[in-house]
Amino acid sequence: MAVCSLRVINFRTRYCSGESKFKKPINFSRFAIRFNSSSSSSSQGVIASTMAYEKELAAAKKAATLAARLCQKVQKALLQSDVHSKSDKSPVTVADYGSQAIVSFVLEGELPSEPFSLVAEEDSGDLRGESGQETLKRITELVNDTLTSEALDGFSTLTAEDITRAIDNGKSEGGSSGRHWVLDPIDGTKGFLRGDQYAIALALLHEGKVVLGVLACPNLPLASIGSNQQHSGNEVGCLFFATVGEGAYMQTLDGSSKTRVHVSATENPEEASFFESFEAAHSSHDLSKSITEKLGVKVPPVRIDSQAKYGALSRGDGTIYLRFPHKGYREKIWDHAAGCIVVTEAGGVATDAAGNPLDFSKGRFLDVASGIIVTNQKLMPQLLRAVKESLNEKASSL
Ligand SMILES: Nc1ncnc2c1ncn2[C@@H]1O[C@H](COP(=O)(O)O)[C@@H](OP(=O)(O)O)[C@H]1O
Ligand SMILES: [Mg+2]
Ligand SMILES: [Mg+2]
Ligand SMILES: [Mg+2]
Repeated sequence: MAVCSLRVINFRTRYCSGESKFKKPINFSRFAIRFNSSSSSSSQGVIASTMAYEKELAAAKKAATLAARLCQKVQKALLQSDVHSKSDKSPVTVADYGSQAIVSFVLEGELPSEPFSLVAEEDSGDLRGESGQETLKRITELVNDTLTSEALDGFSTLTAEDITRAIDNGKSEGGSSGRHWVLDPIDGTKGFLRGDQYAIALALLHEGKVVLGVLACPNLPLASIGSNQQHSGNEVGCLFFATVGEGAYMQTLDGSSKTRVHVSATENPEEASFFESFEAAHSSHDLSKSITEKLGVKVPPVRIDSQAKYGALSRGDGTIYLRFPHKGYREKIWDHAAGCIVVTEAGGVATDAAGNPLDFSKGRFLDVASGIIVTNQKLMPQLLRAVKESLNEKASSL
């Protein structure tokens, strides 16, 4: 049994001791409330140690929430000069880097007694050298402003070097042994740039399995966004989280009490609505049209960016999520790990297009057959049949 006790921890002691990678002492004078679990040994294995993830969950929620604050600040004042192009031509903003630095920094500081391994999307390569200096300066200011004003008042200002080091913590290869954090600092960067949906997606892998996930969705309405529902209220900002075997929950990003969420129980595809990427370049809209027509889905797709789709599905806004990247694209674990555990703990199933479970234990990539499909347990067999038929038709038309 875990014992919940209030413990006051001095950040200065915590962030400056042990294996901290920060050379500079960081003076946190603020106190944290932490849960102390008497069954916290990770050696007890994935199932027996459910309660052991309590402190990891608290740290993950804190990290994602602070990162979301930074992103909200940037999205409000988005300037063209804040957008950069990575070598693969995908947009990356100061917020992507700043969010990754904050999550890395907060996790490492909150969990000082654990070895820290982070598999994350961004790296500081483009920030080094003359051309990256202006951007790095802006990111450093943003991170410092966020940590000072939002939570960790009293800490020493981070240098640009602290920031690049925190970002580059994310170079881990992950894998099937030990613990690895998995981070997409902004999932749906294109949505973020448009002022639409995006998510800060953070998960924990333990022995190759996702055991914890947090999805911060700053622009997601608290009310349902499914195409079957009447939209009511315009409040936005959701935080989804799940721990293996413990269910999935949602609360507001500003910290309301949590509500347990469940996927839609719809068995009749005619009553189902479905989600897909806003960007046709990320997922074939033609293929999802063919599949949903076979199923008899009546309503048009809800197209939104990011793993907010998994969050919305986990609370029953829609029933199906389809993702069919174009040939040659390799999925990354940070694009699905957090969303996958949230939807699974809410009673859903996520598989590849052939019905295989998603395997997050193979490193940074997530190799899947043709695509990723998500729905409730009752609809999955029907959905798999429709997917198979549509894929066969597509193959024979080529
Ligand atoms: N050609 C492509 N096919 C499929 N996915 C792609 C893609 N190019 C980029 N992506 C991924 O799609 C993610 C966004 O998914 P969605 O379409 O659901 O919003 C991107 O995450 P980032 O925005 O974190 O880079 C990126 O990893
Ligand atoms: Mg990206
Ligand atoms: Mg992503
Ligand atoms: Mg991203």
